[in-house]
Amino acid sequence: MSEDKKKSIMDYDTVALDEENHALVIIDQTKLPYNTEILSLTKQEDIWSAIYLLQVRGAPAIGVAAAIGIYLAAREIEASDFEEFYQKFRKAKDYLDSARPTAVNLSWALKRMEGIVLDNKDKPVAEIVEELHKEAVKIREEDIWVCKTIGEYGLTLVNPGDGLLTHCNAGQLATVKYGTATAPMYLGQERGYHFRIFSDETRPLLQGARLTSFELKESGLDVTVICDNMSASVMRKGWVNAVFVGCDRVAANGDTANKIGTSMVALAAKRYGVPMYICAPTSTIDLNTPTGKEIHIEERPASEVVEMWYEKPMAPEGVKVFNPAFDVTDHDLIAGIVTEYGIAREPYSESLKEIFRRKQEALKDE
Ligand SMILES: CSC[C@@H](O)[C@@H](O)C(=O)COP(=O)(O)O
Repeated sequence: MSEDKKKSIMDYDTVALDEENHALVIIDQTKLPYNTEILSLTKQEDIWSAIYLLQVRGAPAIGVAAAIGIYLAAREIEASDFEEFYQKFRKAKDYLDSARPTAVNLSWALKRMEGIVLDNKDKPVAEIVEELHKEAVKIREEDIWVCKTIGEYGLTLVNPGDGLLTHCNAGQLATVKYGTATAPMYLGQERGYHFRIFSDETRPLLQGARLTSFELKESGLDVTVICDNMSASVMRKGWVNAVFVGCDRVAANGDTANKIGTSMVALAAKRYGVPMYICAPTSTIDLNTPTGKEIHIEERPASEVVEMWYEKPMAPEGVKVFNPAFDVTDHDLIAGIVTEYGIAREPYSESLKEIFRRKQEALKDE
């Protein structure tokens, strides 16, 4: 890149491993869109806080950060035998796993890393750590293929010139590249589809306004920010042909947890006949959770609703505040769940199992 060309947000890695300095490198997303600050994290407490404070956020990016984080923790473990190593590894894993409860990618990535430890238990600790290194890099690399493939499937659901609506940020900033809900948008742009995108601002943390509209605009897409209470209105006007959103956990029956406000969008979409698609890497589908009722919804501090982003508190001091970070969209409001192994449709209790059968077949052939 020439020195005088300003670096775009899309030129930075959302989440990466700095091999030389043994650090997790992230863009501090709490500072966007005004400041692009890169954080280089080596301590477990800092990695935990980065996930908790949403400096790195979005289900897939959290999973990648956790994989790199636990590899870095394993490097530091001093142990005279496997048992001691494994005990300390488990402690570090449980600690990172406690940073956020809803996005299943966090525990998915940590469990996958634990599997590597157990599969290599007969090797010396240094070799187990090297296997963890390789797996963390693999999880990160896989995410690029997964998102691109979701984009390809997603693109089959829309037409050039369509109006698309999205909620929160399921973009490149939530993954390694392409995003999930934004992947069809980016691939469509490469192929001249000229989509018109509506990005819900997504209160209270404004991921849609601060992050989605930022990355789409920087990439040259036609994007319009709307307040969360405007999505029904733009649908009613006929400006939206499809809704694409990401997710934090899909239950076995298709009920889907995503950013608070998603279920409201789904209800409006159903009313106005707009298909709503959930873009879900299989790492976000949790067949061990039967329905949305069993999904643990994270509650966050009141200050995020009444203070953050405002010069003065915007509600009376001491007023009660309810701040769930996610909600559950009932499966019957969802037109399809777009994964890297195809598009699942109702009945999801069957079609999601079929997606995992395809995944197993594909992994066997590798
Ligand atoms: C591809 S990201 C999918 C979801 O994680 C995303 O839609 C979302 O809800 C993110 O919530 P956040 O609280 O910003 O981590």
